Amino acid sequence: MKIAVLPGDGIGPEIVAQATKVLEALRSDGLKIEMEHAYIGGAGYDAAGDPLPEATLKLAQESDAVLLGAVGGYQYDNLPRPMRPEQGLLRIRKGLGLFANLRPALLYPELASASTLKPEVVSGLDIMILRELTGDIYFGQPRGIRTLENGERQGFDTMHYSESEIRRVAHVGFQIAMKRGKKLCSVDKANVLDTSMFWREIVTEVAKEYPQVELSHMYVDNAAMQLVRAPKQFDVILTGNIFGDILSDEASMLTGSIGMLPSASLDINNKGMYEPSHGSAPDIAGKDIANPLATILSAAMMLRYTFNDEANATRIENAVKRALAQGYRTGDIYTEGTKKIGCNAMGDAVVAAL
Ligand SMILES: NC(=O)c1ccc[n+]([C@@H]2O[C@H](COP(=O)([O-])OP(=O)(O)OC[C@H]3O[C@@H](n4cnc5c(N)ncnc54)[C@H](O)[C@@H]3O)[C@@H](O)[C@H]2O)c1
Ligand SMILES: CC(C)[C@H](C(=O)O)[C@@H](O)C(=O)O
Ligand SMILES: [Mg+2]
Repeated sequence: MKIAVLPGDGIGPEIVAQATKVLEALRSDGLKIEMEHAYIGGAGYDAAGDPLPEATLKLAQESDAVLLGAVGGYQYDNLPRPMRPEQGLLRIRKGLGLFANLRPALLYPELASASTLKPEVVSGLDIMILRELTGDIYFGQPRGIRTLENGERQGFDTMHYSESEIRRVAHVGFQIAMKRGKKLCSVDKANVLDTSMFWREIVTEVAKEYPQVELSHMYVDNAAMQLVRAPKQFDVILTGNIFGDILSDEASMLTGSIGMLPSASLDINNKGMYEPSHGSAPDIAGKDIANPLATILSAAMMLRYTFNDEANATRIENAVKRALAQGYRTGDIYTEGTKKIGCNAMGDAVVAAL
């Protein structure tokens, strides 16, 4: 099994090094994988003048799975849009057909006191956010900056979802719900947006094929509020690209930190790219203080979803639990009485726990 490893920018190389260390440890214990590194994002722009160099896309296409760190950095903020690091990420998602983005918000009991919510509100939290990843306002055309008749300039983007895009991600959502608590909440803005009215119509239609799953609908503003009021009411949240981007960052804080939220981005055959939900965190890059657990847990998702290796996936997750139970914490999840360690040391702690 071949894994394309794309560390990217900022803390990307630091956190990915911890995840590959964990995978290496499993390899020395019999896991049959090979890993090849390539540039993406700002690193791709610096090395090849393109945030998604051709060689990187080719490697990703030829590999069985992709492990990605994060992209982006202040030094790229003034580049024209096609050259910006984030475009490399969007292009690889689109290029590999990764329409289903799974972002599990799971509270490890050891981190209950690191959550921004009261322990009784979050204990046992286990939500799966399913974010559509290759459509919506992210990819809609036309877009740009234009000059109106009155001479004023206007920025514009286009939101749209086609029926097939909604259907395929809805099916994934219901199938995930079938394997979990059989509850799916579809989040939209159908009181205002045509795209959302259509989204709701199609999701309701697809639901008929899954009578065992209880479907509910919620407006995104209410969902944002409910997530911090009573998050355990949710099992699977199905939503579009932009709402899912925002709600998953919000949900991450229920688990203690954005550094705890892994993700899997899957195509129709469960081939996928695995990356933490957070970004390149330029404010803490190069300091060995980033939390690598979201990336390590993303590697576990890779073993589960693409390689069907539940045993090794669980092994990684148990090792993370053990490291937390031993009291190890990076700064973002540190609470009094625990042991603050760096990014690299956290990777070592997980490997030791394996
Ligand atoms: N998937 C991705 O590659 C991805 C995702 C989000 C943002 N970005 C990019 O990252 C750059 C920075 O964006 P941002 O600051 O809005 O979001 P960010 O997620 O990078 O950081 C937000 C805050 O969370 C902290 N943080 C993030 N990950 C952490 C970790 N593992 N451990 C400890 N703290 C962590 C950061 O220090 C920062 O204070 C931008 O260029 C943005 O476009 C990339
Ligand atoms: C960097 C950006 C393009 C990306 C997104 O919006 O999808 C990020 O925020 C994420 O959540 O993966
Ligand atoms: Mg995001």
